[in-house]
Amino acid sequence: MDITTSDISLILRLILDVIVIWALVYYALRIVRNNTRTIQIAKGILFILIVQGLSAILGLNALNYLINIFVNWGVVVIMIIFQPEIRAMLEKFGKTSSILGLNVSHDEQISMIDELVKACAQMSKTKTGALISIQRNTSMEDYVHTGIEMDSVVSSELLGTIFQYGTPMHDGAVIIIGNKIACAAAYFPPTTKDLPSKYGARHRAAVGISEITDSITIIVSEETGNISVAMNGQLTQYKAEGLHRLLMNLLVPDREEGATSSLLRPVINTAKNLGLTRSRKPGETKYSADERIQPLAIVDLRDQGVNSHE
Ligand SMILES: Nc1ncnc2c1ncn2[C@@H]1O[C@H](COP(=O)(O)OP(=O)(O)OP(=O)(O)O)[C@@H](O)[C@H]1O
Repeated sequence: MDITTSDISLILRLILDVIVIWALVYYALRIVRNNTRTIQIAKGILFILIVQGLSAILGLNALNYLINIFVNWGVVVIMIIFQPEIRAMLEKFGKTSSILGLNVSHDEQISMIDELVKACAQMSKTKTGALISIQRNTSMEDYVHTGIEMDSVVSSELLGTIFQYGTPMHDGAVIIIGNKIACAAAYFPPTTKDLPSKYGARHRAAVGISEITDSITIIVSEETGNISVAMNGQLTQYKAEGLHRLLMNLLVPDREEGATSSLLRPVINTAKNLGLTRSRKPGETKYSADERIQPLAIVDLRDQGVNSHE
């Protein structure tokens, strides 16, 4: 059987089609998974689709008619409900350099982590209250605008100065984007969760922002000097070394991964899950998400989502 150029072009277009759909579904699922609000909405949509299917199968015409109207308008409703997420995604696509992961080099990212952890360790010793959020995939531009905008490379001295008690910018949060402080004195919407009473407004704000974005938010308690991290609505305590390992794990990709465009990331991640990437040489170590952060002890109310790690 002869394979013509038009056959090859058809196959290539089919593969491209599948990759694009794959990437869209992957990013949609990531948005849903990272946000408790979107999980609820996704469950609601799934329920409506199931009811639509059942009403069609069982011949419940009136119900089917109503649900069809609802589903047809659903696209508009989803656009309105997910407006912040859609905007964040489009903003991200607009910033080509951030898609390619070229805006911050591997070394700059490590230096940012070193400086940040040094500042947190110092502020923990002096019991200086601090709230610092690191942007990841969800844009935090809206929150940057609530504070005093800056554009300064992260340094322990600068962070220490910002949070020094009594200075005009010490109230509120610092937002880090890439290796730069994007703003100080930002306001975060506090969580509505029932946190233990020993956690005040700073911790509430940290948990709040971690519920609506995929950011990593570090809190240094003014009262105890404890360092905690809020992620995905969970609060976990760390020592400085544990914080360093966590940030390295989450923010510094392997050199080979860092060089890969995030557009191909869904394909590569799926290939990895299917075991299609090269097998590791004997003796070669590779840390998975939490292997390097060994739990020290669970010290607080589990059902409130407060853990303690080294
Ligand atoms: N919504 C918010 N967004 C950003 N920062 C906030 C917010 N709410 C409070 N803060 C910061 O937290 C400070 C007050 O912290 P508070 O003592 O109430 O919290 P806490 O969780 O008990 O922390 P600590 O252990 O440091 O006392 C404020 O001065 C302000 O800097």
